[in-house]
Amino acid sequence: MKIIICGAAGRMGQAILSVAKADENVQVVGAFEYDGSSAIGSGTPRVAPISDLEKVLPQADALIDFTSPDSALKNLKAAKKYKIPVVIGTTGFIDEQKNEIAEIAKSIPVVMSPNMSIGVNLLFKLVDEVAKKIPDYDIEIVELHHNKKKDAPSGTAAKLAEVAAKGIGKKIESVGVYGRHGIIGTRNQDEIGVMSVRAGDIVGDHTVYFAGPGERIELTHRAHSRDTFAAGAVRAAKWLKGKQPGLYDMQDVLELK
Ligand SMILES: NC(=O)C1=CN([C@@H]2O[C@H](COP(=O)(O)OP(=O)(O)OC[C@H]3O[C@@H](n4cnc5c(N)ncnc54)[C@H](O)[C@@H]3O)[C@@H](O)[C@H]2O)C=CC1
Ligand SMILES: O=C(O)C1=N[C@H](C(=O)O)C[C@H](O)C1
Repeated sequence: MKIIICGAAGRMGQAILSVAKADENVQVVGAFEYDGSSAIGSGTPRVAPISDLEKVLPQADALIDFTSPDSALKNLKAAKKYKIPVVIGTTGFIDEQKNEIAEIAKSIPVVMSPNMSIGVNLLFKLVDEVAKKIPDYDIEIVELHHNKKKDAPSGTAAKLAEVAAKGIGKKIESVGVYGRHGIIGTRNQDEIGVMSVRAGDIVGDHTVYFAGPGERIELTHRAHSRDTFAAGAVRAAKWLKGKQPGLYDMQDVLELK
């Protein structure tokens, strides 16, 4: 399996490179960074400028992207030109960009997930189940990440909120509350609070609270290492081989649906 990594010098890019190195069935044929990055020319394989992406795309079986929303979309468009399957781990897309990705996925197979870990993908299922069983309990989500993270809430927290809202028969657009401050009045029955903490080098924690009279359930996932996301991304790239065009997620890859 020949893969390309976009965002190769980043935290996730480095984790994927080390997972790929340890896997004899995976060969990294391209490691890319933005043009002008100080990482260009360093590392094994040598990091190349993203303007060279199209030179390598024809040799690849899959492209894995952990960059930024704008860059991920550009890289996806280049992959479409050469009909190369794509794994998108990048988070923070706005709705318009998500629609563009869905449109491109009609031509090539794409796995997109805000979280590539097995545990969080099980958590999505658990939250759906609990929300459906106790829809009148207050639902709150707290996510903790490192102080270098750019987007908030995390893509995972946004997805957890979407799943919980759907579980209680609501749309997250109508019930989501992102942070609270001041004399805001009492909590509305249906609102789903989403709170973001940014501190130190926390890899990624997510807790979903279901609170009712005299009790609460807390469902927590804690990532100990980025290797869990990296292994998931490489697994998704392998899974894409031979797949029909379409927009898939990690629940498809892990057969959790
Ligand atoms: N789906 C998942 O399981 C996970 C998703 N993420 C997401 O992945 C993304 C990246 O996270 P990190 O690695 O922590 O960030 P990072 O900032 O350490 O790495 C991103 C890298 O992409 C590079 N980059 C930016 N534009 C580029 C372009 N046009 N071409 C090539 N490289 C480019 C940057 O220079 C940087 O090295 C974020 O959106 C984050 O939320 C992070 C961890 C797990
Ligand atoms: O930026 C990160 O680090 C992470 N981002 C993902 C997200 O936004 O959900 C997943 C993970 O929690 C780490």
